Amino acid sequence: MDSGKQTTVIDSPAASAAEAGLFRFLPEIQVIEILMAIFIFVTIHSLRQGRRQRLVVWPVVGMLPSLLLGIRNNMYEWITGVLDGQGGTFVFRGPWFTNLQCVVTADPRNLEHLLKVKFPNFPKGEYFRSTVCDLLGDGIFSADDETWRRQRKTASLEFHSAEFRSMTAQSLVELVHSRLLPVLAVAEAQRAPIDLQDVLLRLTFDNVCMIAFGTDPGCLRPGLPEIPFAKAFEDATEATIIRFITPTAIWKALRYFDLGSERWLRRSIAVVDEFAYEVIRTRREELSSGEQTRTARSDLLTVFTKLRDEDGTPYSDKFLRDVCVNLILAGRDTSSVALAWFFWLLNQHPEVEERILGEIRKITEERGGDEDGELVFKPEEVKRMEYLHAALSEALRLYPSVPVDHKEVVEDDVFPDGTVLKKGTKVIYAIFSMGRMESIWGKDCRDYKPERWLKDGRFMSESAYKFTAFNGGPRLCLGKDFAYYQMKFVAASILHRYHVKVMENHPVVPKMALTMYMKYGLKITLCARDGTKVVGK
Ligand code: HEM
Repeated sequence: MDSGKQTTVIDSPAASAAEAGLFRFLPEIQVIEILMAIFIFVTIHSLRQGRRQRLVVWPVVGMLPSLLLGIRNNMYEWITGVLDGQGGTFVFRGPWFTNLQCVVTADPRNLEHLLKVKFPNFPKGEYFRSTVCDLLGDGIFSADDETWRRQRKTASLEFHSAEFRSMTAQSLVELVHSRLLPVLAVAEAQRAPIDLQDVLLRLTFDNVCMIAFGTDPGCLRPGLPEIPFAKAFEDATEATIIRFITPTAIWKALRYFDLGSERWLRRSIAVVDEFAYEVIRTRREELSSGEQTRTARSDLLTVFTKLRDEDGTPYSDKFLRDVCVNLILAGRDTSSVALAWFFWLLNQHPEVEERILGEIRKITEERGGDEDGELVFKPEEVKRMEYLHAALSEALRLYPSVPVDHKEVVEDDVFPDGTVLKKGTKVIYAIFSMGRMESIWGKDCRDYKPERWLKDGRFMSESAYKFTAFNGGPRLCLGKDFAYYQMKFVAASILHRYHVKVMENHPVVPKMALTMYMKYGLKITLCARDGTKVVGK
């Protein structure tokens, strides 16, 4: 069904009746009654047909009313329902004269075409870049073509280097054992409920800042202080998202006059920039004074500061700022929200928790136990946690940290499922919906079953075009391996010491944002496991 067809239904009977001169012979009141009857008929017909296909296209406003209704309930479920009814792909028609028209797909064949086979034909695009430019500049997240390729190559070399792995593993041990576990120990001792999502967000923010800038902002310090840089970063991200749901001319006018969300954005970015440029300045000084040989840093800022561009000149402060800000955005909340959904699922599946504990117990027993409760998991032990790996992947399948993603079409194209794509079309790929499609995962697609990832007890990965939580093709998430390591280390360190109980009647629903936060956080209480002495108690 499309808006064109419905408009014709509304227009044509009235128009032809008028042409036949029928209205000239009817009293005005009857004309109004006839028009009302036609309107009611068309509305009921649209709603009936729409309910069947989960798609109603209204004249002028297109599918906007259904979308707004969907947003009020759960937009991701609404999209999933529509995709189910439409065989995996549909064209979203927004109101006339807006830029809200796009193709939405959850078909793995289309995903492979989009992310790998025809990769150059589906960049992030100018619309995305111009919307996020103030916060992200030319960083890896928003860039395309050569600017993206250059950053990807350097960052990729760094992410796979031994120094980087050891730096990230070390900083994680420090954060978990001297910050996270003491915070949890206090909450347990006081029997006080805490928002686990907030605590995890603080942990990954500190962690990714150490990776990007080589500095620790201290969000997870005792008392959980509000850190201006972290707060400004969060505000800047939220204010940027508002641009996506505001007509371009309006947000540009707000920016010009420095009003509303644009004023908020400008002020937040100023705080982010102040922090970033100060770190860059001190790092340049440190490097030029030769101090780096003593500190041997391997954070991304240090790596890029030492590099030269193709003309042999050092990168500008602005470019270094963009590199770091983009990395922070990429790694700041993706693993923490995934962990929050994982702990919530565990709460409903004690049998899964039991199996994870069995796996951890086996590792601790091989070490000869954990007498003092201070056990720190070693990288090779984390690697051996295959069931935990499966349980986290299963949580990401059902609650992917990035629920929808998008691309723009450069040249006319056709998807493998036959959908025609015109140049300039926006394509949304519905990662959340893909995890809930019977056609992809079978009849039990909505069940939480880590076993579906295991073969003979070993974790088996899935095609990136079927399990798209980490994207796929040349823009596959650069932090995927690190994210798994981080999530497994944190989950095992908590589960080894505590049973995490979600508070009764605590509402758990996704927030409509670029990342799949829990709207009201995750309120939990902790119960120390028998036989483990708890750090900081
Ligand atoms: C559970 C955790 C994570 C998930 C589910 C995840 C998912 C994703 C997704 C879907 C993208 C593609 C985004 C897009 O192009 O629009 C992406 C890109 C990226 N991710 Fe992750 N991510 C996670 C953790 C991390 C971490 C911890 C880091 C870094 C420390 C990281 C670094 C990156 C980078 C640099 C990119 C950009 C890659 C490119 O465009 O070439 N990610 N990630």
